[in-house]
Amino acid sequence: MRTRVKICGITREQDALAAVRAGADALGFVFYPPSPRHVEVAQARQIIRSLPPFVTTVALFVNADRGSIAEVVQETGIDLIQFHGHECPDYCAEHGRPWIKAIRMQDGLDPDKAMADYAGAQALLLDAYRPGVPGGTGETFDWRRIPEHLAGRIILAGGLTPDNIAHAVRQVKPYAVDVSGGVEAEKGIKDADAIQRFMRGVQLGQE
Ligand SMILES: O=C(O)c1ccccc1N[C@@H]1O[C@H](COP(=O)(O)O)[C@@H](O)[C@H]1O
Repeated sequence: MRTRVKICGITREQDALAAVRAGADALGFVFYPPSPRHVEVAQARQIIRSLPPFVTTVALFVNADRGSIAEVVQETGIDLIQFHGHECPDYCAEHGRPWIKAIRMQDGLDPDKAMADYAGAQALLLDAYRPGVPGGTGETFDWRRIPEHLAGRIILAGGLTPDNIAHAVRQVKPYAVDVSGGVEAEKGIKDADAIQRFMRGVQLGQE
């Protein structure tokens, strides 16, 4: 099966369209005010309206309250929610949208247990762990910690770049990969050339 690609941290229409032209399957919008990639609801709605069909849109939250999530769901028509904080499974399931759960690969974390705990998730997104930083660290983790039998329900994230993505796809064989900082010209601004090189790397890793 082809490895799906999500480009996260979209803040501008031209970056969204560059990602779609390059073949991205999904676009991520960060609704987390401390992040340099944070987007306002109106901005995300405008970008989402400009998209062609068959592109999955993903709203990323970190321990957001119900009202904030409901506003994004109603105002943007987002397809999927990515929970990137300490949200429990019941909370993730409350918002009327399919969801994925980000798990930060702290030492000792057991991916099998996380998968069982978040059985209602469409997939688990595995990201690097840095204390005090919820995500978008640009750091990788030891991919050998991902059990082979989970690969088909894993979205691999954390420090992926055009230079390491082929190796990552070859080694992990994840359902999908997720990149933010690795395809940026600066924080919150994507680099169309880097996106294209990233997409080529994904293909190369599958050959
Ligand atoms: O991008 C952010 O600023 C961010 C903030 C809070 C939680 C998650 C965030 N980003 C997500 O982190 C992973 C890995 O990002 P990177 O490729 O290492 O930069 C990815 O899912 C981002 O969307």
